Amino acid sequence: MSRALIDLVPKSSWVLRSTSWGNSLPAAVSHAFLPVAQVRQSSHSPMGASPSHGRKPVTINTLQSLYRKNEPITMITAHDFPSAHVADHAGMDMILVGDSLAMVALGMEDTSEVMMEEMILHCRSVARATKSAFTVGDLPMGTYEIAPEQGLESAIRMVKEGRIKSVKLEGGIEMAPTIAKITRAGIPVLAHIGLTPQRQNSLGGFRVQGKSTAGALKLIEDALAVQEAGAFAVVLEAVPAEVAGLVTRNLAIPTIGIGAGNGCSGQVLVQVDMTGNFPPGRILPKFVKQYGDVWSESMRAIQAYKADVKSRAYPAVEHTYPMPKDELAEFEKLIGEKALR
Ligand SMILES: Nc1nc(=O)c2c([nH]1)NC[C@@H]1CN(c3ccc(C(=O)N[C@@H](CCC(=O)O)C(=O)O)cc3)CN21
Ligand SMILES: CC(C)C(=O)C(=O)O
Ligand SMILES: [Mg+2]
Repeated sequence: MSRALIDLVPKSSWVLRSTSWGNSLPAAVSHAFLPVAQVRQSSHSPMGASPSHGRKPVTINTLQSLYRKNEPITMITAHDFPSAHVADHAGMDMILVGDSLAMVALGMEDTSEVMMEEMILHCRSVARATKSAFTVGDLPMGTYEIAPEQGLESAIRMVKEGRIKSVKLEGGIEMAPTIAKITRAGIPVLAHIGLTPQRQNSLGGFRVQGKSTAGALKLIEDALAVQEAGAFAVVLEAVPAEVAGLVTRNLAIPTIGIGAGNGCSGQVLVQVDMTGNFPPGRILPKFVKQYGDVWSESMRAIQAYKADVKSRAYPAVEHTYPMPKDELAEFEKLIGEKALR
C-alpha cells in the first residue's frame, strides 16, 4: 500500500498485525503497523507455536551433527515467500529452491528452460522467508557445465544475488572439478546423481537410474567422486533402495534421497507434490507420498468466495469501513443539496 493510501486510513482501524513470528515483536519492528482489520487467528497453528519457532539457524555444522547422530535430515522444495515460510515454520532442516520450479511454478515443459535470472528471483523470495532452514539453490542447466570457472561464477551469483547459502548441481565424476572449485571458494555444494532431470534427453526421460549392475556401479563411482570433490551431501534421485542404501553406508557425507528408499541419510520432496497443490488427475512420480490436499482446500475457498460475491453475502458489514454518524449525516445532506444519489 502506498504511503498516500495508508494516510487515508483512520488510525483507529490500525491494529498490530500479528505475524507468524509470534505476538511479541522485537522493538525494532514494533513500528510495523499495518492497516488490517483482522488479526489472523489460525486454529491449527497457534501463534508462536510452530516447530521452528525460536530455533537457531541450521548451518552446515547442524547438518553434520544430525548425520553423526544418524537422525534423518528433512528437506523440501520452496519456490516463493509463502512456500518457504510454511516449510521453515514446519521445521524443515533444509529448503531447496529446485529448478523443478520451472514446471511447478512457471508452467514450463521441463527444467531446462528456466534461466539464471529467474532462479535468482525465486531464491531471493525464499531467502527472505527462511529464518531457520539451511537454503540450497539449484544451478539451472547451462550455468555450470562448460567449465569449473563458469560453475563458480554462477554459484557466486546465486549466493550474492539469490541470497541462498549453498548450491546444488547435477552430475557425478565429470562434475568433480566444478564441485571442488565452488567448494574451495567457500560455497557449500550439494551434489545430485541418479536421475538428473536436466539431462532427461540423454537419459531417455525421467527414468530410474542404477537398476543394472553397471548402472549401480556407476552410481557408487559418482557418489565417491562428488564426496572426494568436497560436496557436503549428495542427492540420490530415483535409484533402487538397495543401491542407495549401499551408497549411503559407504559414504562419509549424508545422502538425501528422492525415490531412493529408506536407507538414505535424509529425504527431499517437491512441496507442491506432497501437499497436493495441483489439479486432480495429475500423474505423480511413484516416490511421492501425498500428505495433503491443498488444491481441494483452495478450490473450496475460492468457490465459496465466488458464491458469496454472486449472492452479495460478501462483503458483510464487518468487512466494511463505517463512517462516523455525524459525518455521514453531513455527507448525506450535501449529497441531497447537490442532487446526487
Ligand atoms: N513436480 C515435480 N516433482 C518432481 O519430483 C520432479 C519434478 N517436478 N521435475 C523434475 C524432476 C522430474 N522428476 C521425476 C518425474 C517423473 C518420474 C517418473 O515418473 N518416474 C517413473 C519411472 C520412469 C521409468 O523409470 O521408466 C515412476 O514410475 O516413478 C520420476 C522423477 C522428479 N522431479
Ligand atoms: C527434486 C529435487 C531434488 C530437485 O532437484 C528439484 O526440485 O529441482
Ligand atoms: Mg532440480
